[in-house]
Amino acid sequence: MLFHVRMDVHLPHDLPPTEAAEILAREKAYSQELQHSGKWRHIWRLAGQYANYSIFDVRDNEELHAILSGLPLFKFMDIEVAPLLRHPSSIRDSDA
Ligand SMILES: O=C(O)C[C@H]1C=CC(=O)O1
Repeated sequence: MLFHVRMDVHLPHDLPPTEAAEILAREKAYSQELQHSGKWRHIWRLAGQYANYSIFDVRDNEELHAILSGLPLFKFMDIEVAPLLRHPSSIRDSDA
């Protein structure tokens, strides 16, 4: 199943820089591992915002929830999820 996900990050201003750097490094590794696996299909930065639009390709809602709640930045994020399905007017043969 495909999901469109928006993540807005709100790092606390008083988070010690070393702690922030450690969380961001873990976040990057976690994200890149899921991108290599094909589950995190796309990630795009929203210009001018500490936010991204991502596309996930996962088995079901439960797997998406497990992935999102496992994000090292999860507690600092607002997340919006939209389930996707093929549009009947799409000219593409697949969603690849
Ligand atoms: O920077 C972000 O948008 C938040 C987060 C999502 C993946 C990642 O590496 O960081």
